Amino acid sequence: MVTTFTAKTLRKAVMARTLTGQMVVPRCPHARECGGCAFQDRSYTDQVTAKTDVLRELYATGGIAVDEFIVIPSPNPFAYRTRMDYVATKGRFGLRARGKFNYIIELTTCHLIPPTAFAAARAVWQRAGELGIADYDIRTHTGFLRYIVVRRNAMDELLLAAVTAAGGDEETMTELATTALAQAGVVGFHWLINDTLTDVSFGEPRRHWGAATLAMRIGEMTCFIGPNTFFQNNVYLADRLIGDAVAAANPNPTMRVADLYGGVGAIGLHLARRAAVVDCVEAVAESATLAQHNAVVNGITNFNPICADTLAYLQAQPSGSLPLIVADPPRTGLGPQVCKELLRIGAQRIVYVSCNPLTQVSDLRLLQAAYRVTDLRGYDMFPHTPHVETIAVLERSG
Ligand SMILES: C[S@@+](CC[C@H](N)C(=O)[O-])C[C@H]1O[C@@H](n2cnc3c(N)ncnc32)[C@H](O)[C@@H]1O
Repeated sequence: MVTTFTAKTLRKAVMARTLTGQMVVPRCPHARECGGCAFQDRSYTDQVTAKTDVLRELYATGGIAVDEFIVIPSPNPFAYRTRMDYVATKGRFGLRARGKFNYIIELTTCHLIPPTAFAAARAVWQRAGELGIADYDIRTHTGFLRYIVVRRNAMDELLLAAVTAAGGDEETMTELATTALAQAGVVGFHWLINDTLTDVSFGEPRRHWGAATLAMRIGEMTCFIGPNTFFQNNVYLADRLIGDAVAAANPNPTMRVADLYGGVGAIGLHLARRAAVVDCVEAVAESATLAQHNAVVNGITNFNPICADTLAYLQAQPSGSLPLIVADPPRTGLGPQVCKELLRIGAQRIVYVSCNPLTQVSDLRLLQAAYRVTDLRGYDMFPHTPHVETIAVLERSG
């Protein structure tokens, strides 16, 4: 059976099912128009039930049979994000309007991060205005300040970044940094350049003031992240997700393990505590460098950060050389070529962490040629949105 869902219909199905849930008064005054939250006006329990029902159907119609599928709720559905990206455009600071990509809702508050974190980001944007730093116009591609990015840890320490077009004056940016560093909890401030027409909130580091990185405590480890590096985006559920992935992988001290799409090592460092050696494969140099740093900081010596494309890494591995593989790809999933290499290598167990159930279903269908899915569950890393994180555990059959 082939799943009938597309990205659009899956999103619509989650929305439609959630909207049958019990209505509640949204906490945020912007909730009805802001694209940051899709259904703050429905009870959180009903949001999780809706996601569980739709994902259960997605996997079943995709031919992925599991006895049970549950979604673990976020312990707190508010102020959960470890990263927020606020747009600065045409005198407004906020997030995209629901369904209107080019219109930014001016936010006076945001309940996805703690009030102090939002206040710090907004204060930086306001100060930029006072300093004569022009906002960027996302329609005409003119202006300078594009985004204020907030990275935040469980202790509410903050690493802020201003993403700008090219140019700019170092002295003025230093004044902006002074304001940023004066905000509660701010440990560092980055200036990142994105001079492309692509509207992304990442950029080439130009300079930073204060700390360059933010310490994220995860499980038994401390992982330092930078302004552009990935980190699991729910401060309350990240420990559980990583802990469950490592427990499902269950390495032993004789095993060589691959942690594919490894980021700054959040999963791989935990695996290394229990395995013989872990290859942490990460394409982005900033993340791979921090993974190396994190290994040193945590006293882990059997951990190899490899800055490479996952496919190229796998193509270089002999068949049978990796008994255990953990993979945590971006939304695009593994894809047919990586799945083909995984089938060739033939690990006994694969633990597949996904932020896109749709691509995960396609990949699992390919991997089922030699694997059976023994466990599958969801994690509501993004309350009030249609997104769900999942972990699938695959055992080689035969
Ligand atoms: C969803 S994140 C997972 C990171 C990490 N496992 C964690 O839990 O923090 C995906 C990571 O894969 C990296 N990545 C994306 N495409 C890649 C590729 N083709 N090969 C290797 N790494 C890739 C991204 O830079 C990102 O750090």
